[in-house]
Amino acid sequence: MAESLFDKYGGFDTFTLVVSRFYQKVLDSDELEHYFRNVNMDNLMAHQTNFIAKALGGPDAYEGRDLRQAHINLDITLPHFLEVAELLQESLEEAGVEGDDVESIIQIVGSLQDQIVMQT
Ligand code: HEM
Repeated sequence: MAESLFDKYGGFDTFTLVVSRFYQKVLDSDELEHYFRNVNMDNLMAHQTNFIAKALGGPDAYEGRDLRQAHINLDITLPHFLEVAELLQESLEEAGVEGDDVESIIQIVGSLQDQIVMQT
């Protein structure tokens, strides 16, 4: 069986770091920071790391909510969704993920748009 993208790049060690750097960028963004003001970031990072692990063919330990339920009250716009995807892309590149694999991961993320964006 082909190695998963999750294992190829070092599993939880790598993706825990990617997720932590990603949220640092999100919180540094004047456009995005307000969405996260009342959120427990430790829980969110744990859920996000497990979500990514599962999405990239690693272990399935995700215990968070269904993505639509988690985002339904946030009124997320398309430009904000695209900015989040861009920050994730940067975080993956900084962790040494190869261009083709970054593209595959961003495609997976793009396919989730309908569950996350509630207004255009
Ligand atoms: C790009 C694709 C995205 C993925 C894969 C994703 C994934 C997730 C996951 C797995 C959770 C945890 C759910 C839980 O704890 O039950 C979550 C929560 C959250 N997401 Fe996203 N998300 C994405 C985009 C966004 C965007 C664009 C925003 C805002 C601009 C956003 C804001 C939030 C917030 C504020 C929470 C916490 C909600 C709460 O605790 O009530 N997410 N997301």
